[in-house]
Amino acid sequence: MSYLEFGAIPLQVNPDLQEERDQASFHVTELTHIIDGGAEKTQLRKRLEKLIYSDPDFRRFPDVRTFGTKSEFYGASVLKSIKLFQLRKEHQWTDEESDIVHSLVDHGHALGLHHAMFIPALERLATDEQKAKWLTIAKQYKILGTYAQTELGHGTYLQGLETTATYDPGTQEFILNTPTISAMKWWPGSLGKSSNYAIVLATLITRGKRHGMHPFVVQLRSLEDHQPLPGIKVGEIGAKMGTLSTDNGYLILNNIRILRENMLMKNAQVSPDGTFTASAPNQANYATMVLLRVRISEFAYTNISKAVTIGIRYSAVRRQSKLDPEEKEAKILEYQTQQYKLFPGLALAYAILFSTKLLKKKYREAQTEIMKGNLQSLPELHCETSGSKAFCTEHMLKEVEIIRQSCGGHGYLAASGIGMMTSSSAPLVTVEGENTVMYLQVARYLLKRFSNAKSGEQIEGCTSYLSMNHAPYLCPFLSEKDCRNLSSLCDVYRYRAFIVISRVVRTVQTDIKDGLPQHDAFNKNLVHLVRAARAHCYFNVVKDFAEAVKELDASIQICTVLISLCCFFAVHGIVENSGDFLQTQTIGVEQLKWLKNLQTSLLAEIRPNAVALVDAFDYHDITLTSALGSYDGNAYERLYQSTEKDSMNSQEVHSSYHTYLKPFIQEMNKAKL
Ligand SMILES: CCCCCCCCCCCCCCCCC/C=C/C(=O)SCCNC(=O)CCNC(=O)[C@H](O)C(C)(C)COP(=O)(O)OP(=O)(O)OC[C@H]1O[C@@H](n2cnc3c(N)ncnc32)[C@H](O)[C@@H]1OP(=O)(O)O
Ligand SMILES: Cc1cc2nc3c(=O)[nH]c(=O)nc-3n(C[C@H](O)[C@H](O)[C@H](O)COP(=O)(O)OP(=O)(O)OC[C@H]3O[C@@H](n4cnc5c(N)ncnc54)[C@H](O)[C@@H]3O)c2cc1C
Repeated sequence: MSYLEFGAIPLQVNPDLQEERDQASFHVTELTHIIDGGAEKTQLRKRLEKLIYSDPDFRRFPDVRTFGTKSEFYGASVLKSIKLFQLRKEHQWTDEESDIVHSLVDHGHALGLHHAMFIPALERLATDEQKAKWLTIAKQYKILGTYAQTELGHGTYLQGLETTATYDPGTQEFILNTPTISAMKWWPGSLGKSSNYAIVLATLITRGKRHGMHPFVVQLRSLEDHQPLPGIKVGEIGAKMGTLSTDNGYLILNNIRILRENMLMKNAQVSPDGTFTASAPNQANYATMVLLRVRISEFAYTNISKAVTIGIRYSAVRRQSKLDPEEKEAKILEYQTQQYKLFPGLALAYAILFSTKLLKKKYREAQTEIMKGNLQSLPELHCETSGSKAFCTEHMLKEVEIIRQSCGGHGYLAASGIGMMTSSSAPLVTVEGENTVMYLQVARYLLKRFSNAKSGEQIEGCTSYLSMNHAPYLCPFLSEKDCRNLSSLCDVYRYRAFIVISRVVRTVQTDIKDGLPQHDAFNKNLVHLVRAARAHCYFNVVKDFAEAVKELDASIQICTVLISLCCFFAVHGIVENSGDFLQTQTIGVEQLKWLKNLQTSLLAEIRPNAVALVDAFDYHDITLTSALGSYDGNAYERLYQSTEKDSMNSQEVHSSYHTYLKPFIQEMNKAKL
């Protein structure tokens, strides 16, 4: 074959990958059904996949992302939004169907915030009357909106937001203003160029008094020509590390008058004469963020499962160096160190999958009550969603980067798909509540629950272990074999969390007793508080994974492989955080030795099913958009083929040659002569 023909992609699956599939101990489809939530859900996903990928534009979008300019990509991203909205309308997709489609078509699209936040905010923060007005036209795409909360000066501290909405009883209008440079809205997605409406979060002022952050529906651009309305300055904030599909924007409001009815009044009301009444705590207005924290946890699953699919498939077809000098070069997946790079991400994907399935169920139940006005479950829900968002995105980002490195040099190419995943995953630790801040919210809840438990209250929910009558702790691992027991592993995590939490509570209390003001005592212990929150979240994820596996209605083969994976997830977490486990004496040095041995034994145990475990995620090649991780494993041919798509290769000689290089070469050659 001449080198010019190398680009042809073989019709058959790479034999190295086929070999992996042949040795799987379980039926991949059975596991795919579990992941999707049932065979009928898999069928639904496949149906939607077929519909979407029969459209040439949807097949083309990933290439524009990889090889296009920022502006081309934004244009394609607007087209993607429009197509998705049209399809949603035409097929009357439910939210579930729409979510499936979004998980297929590379989440970002220009108007993504319309369904991600604008509509959810209207659903959660508007009165029924307001919903009839705004939600109806938002769902018909007559208006296209976003969620504008963060300002240049404040993202985390919502009480510090400076945008004002001052009520004028004379005209029964609110006047919205951006009083300082730090008050301008900065970051909201879909704001820069795409949306014509926004829910603007502003400090409400009525009768001369400030009443905290409230939501207001504001029209930003003309529905005729998309020009910003008078008094509104809006634009794109500039180039970012990734997430290029979204036009994150800035917004300056100069005496913008909106009707009194444009304040979303489910939780607080301003009457025509300017009287303020609150029917719910101010934190009820944070409801949209709570939802997004659940969805971002799910998104962490999407990212880590895609990344590890690429990493493991590529490692099964890439051969480098010899293990046995008498044999041919080994698949890099054979190296224990490579497994050590990939399998923590694999186990994490399944851990997040099962844990977020449970979180979503709890969210739905709590949200139903909240919508009826029963806010009792809100603090627990806030703790669980904040903790999940922080834990899932923190671990996902760490593992995605390790997996990228596991692909060697080719992992750095855009065509690998994985480099972009690192940059698009990066903001998830910041958006919707920066992770440290989220962990500190968890810690705040833990402290409260701990003192409730101390005063004899029976604690329910995710912190129920704080009120357990803790008998003297005995490490359940009496031999290496015991370390495989999922219940024992959960016990070890539970005690670690309990001890870390109780220690930080004691330290904070002692500092306060010694005369430190409460806020100083807190700040002196913030690092330990985050540690306590992390220990709590780790325990919950391990427990969720272990319980899901225990309750699984599946073949023995699937149960066996998932038990190994869950065991690996828990053991790996102890080894990685062994300082904490040793210091809390939840394990001893002998147990750590066993756990380290078990960790490497489990690598070998998982190895034969590694490809099948990622195949079960069942990503379509277009969804994956990776030359390294495609289903057929023909990585080199796909990499070479991808070079054709690069505009640099559209001409043999680049125009810069004529402008710069040619005169230089001529000059140099002249000088030589
Ligand atoms: C593009 C997608 C297409 C659509 C398809 C759908 C697919 C979706 C997949 C998702 C993919 C992800 C895409 C990425 C999109 C990113 C978009 C990003 C959006 C944003 O970032 S929006 C802005 C987010 N901003 C924040 O999160 C701000 C963080 N700050 C806060 O939340 C709070 O300020 C705070 C929690 C840090 C502090 O709160 P507060 O000021 O009130 O002060 P306190 O700490 O004193 O708290 C007082 C008490 O209130 C409780 N509390 C706090 N928050 C809540 C809450 N949310 N719910 C309930 N209770 C809450 C505290 O615990 C305190 O209670 P206590 O009893 O007094 O202790
Ligand atoms: C890609 C992207 C998309 C976004 N989309 C939107 C959107 O659609 N709508 C919107 O309104 N916003 C959006 N945002 C903004 C986002 O919500 C904020 O960036 C986020 O909430 C963090 O706030 P911050 O940037 O002010 O960080 P900061 O709070 O300034 O954080 C900086 C550092 O300070 C630390 N810190 C801050 N406060 C505390 C504290 N109390 N205790 C301890 N440490 C603290 C943090 O841990 C962090 O290390 C987006 C941001 C990005 C990057």
